Amino acid sequence: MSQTRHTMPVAAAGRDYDAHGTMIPKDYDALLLASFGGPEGQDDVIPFLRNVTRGRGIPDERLEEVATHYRANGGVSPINEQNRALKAAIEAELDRRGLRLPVYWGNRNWAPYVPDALEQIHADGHRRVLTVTTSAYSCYSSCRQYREDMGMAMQKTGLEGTLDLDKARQYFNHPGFVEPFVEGLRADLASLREELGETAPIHVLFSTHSIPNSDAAAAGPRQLAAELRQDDAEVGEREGADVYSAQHLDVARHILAGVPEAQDLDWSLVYQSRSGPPSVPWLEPDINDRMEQLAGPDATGTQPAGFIVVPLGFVSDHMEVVWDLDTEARQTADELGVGFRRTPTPGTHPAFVAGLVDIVEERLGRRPGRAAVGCFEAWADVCRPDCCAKVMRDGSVRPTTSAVDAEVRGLAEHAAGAADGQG
Ligand SMILES: CC1=C(CCC(=O)O)c2cc3nc(cc4[nH]c(cc5[nH]c(cc1n2)c(C)c5CCC(=O)O)c(CCC(=O)O)c4C)C(CCC(=O)O)=C3C
Ligand SMILES: [Fe+2]
Repeated sequence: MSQTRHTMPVAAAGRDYDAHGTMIPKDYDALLLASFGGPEGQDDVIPFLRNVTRGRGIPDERLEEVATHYRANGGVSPINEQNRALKAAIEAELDRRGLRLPVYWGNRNWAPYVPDALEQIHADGHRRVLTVTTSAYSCYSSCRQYREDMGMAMQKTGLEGTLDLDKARQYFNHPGFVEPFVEGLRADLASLREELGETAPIHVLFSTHSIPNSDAAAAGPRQLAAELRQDDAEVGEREGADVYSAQHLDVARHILAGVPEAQDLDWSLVYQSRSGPPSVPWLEPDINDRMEQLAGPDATGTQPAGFIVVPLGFVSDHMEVVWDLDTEARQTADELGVGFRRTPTPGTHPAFVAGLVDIVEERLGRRPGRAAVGCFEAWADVCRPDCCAKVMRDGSVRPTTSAVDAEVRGLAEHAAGAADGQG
């Protein structure tokens, strides 16, 4: 099922977006590919991890533990090379469509940094920038934190009022993002059946990044998501209590629906890569715990003979994928004596690259309709002012690029009393 809205947005007084958060088209003159960033050598590892965890009280033991994942790979995260490849693929697709839009690259946590990219964009004479991130879903880490870093970069560079900096919508339910997972599940199911036999029970684990329960709550209750739908009849049947897990459940079901051979398989949504003190609750079940529960010595019922991990929470095969899945989860499977496959992430899959460029064309006003699969509508271009807000230790809420400042300040005052040291 694909849903599109056919009306063109009309700006309300003084705003360039409508009541759905759909922005009026603009003649953007540059694209910014914004990503997480990662170390490129052993000397970068600890400074990078300090950037990532700044102000969040992640204990040093945890930093050392995470450092070993990077150290084992020569201190290099695969993510930068993947972003260089994605940037080149987007440039080629823009070129193929005759769009003359230069692409810049800036990261939140490692060079090239977002503020430097903005300065370069400005120095090159561009003024209207559309940002596409390497993050597909709605939560603090994957949406608002990008908007905050963009807002802070505008302040830091003094480009506020000079550069127009917008962000493309979250694209978890864009067909171009979902398609590579459908292909991957189909291929890995065939190959695992070949290994284990046609009748062997196989369990599909849809895996995404765990986040603190409080972040999931801040992403909005699923009812908020329901408001954004054309048809919310299915919502009540879904387990996801928050927008973040509801989005993942919907994508999981859509991926399964795309693979006829997978219709009878059992499946779960699982979470990986949790960090922070054990006292803070994060989304569960952890992928390894779930595998144990299903195929370990205490398992009841039909035990899976193999797992297929579909890393639907991630855009490329970066460290969270190659370490936490290909190393740790695979090891869990080995210990349990069951088969294991991990499907590819979108990476530079042509459908994904084309999908991102489709979203750019929507924003340029060159492409009517806003493609989306599953039962959510295409996500808003402009988040609500308090969307995924995180109140910092000092009670402030950081500025973002796509929120109304006055309303954000109002939220900060409202929430100051409730600050729980999170953030
Ligand atoms: C939702 C989400 C995504 C998916 C969306 C997206 O893709 O954006 C994601 C991606 C990534 N997370 C990454 C790396 C890290 N995430 C950390 C820590 C955290 N992630 C969180 C959430 C997410 N993270 C959270 C709530 C924390 C704790 C609080 C904090 O510190 O913010 C830490 C600190 C150490 C630790 O505690 O593990 C590191 C090193 C890399 C780079 C990998 C590479 O280098 O190849 C990538 C793509
Ligand atoms: Fe992370």
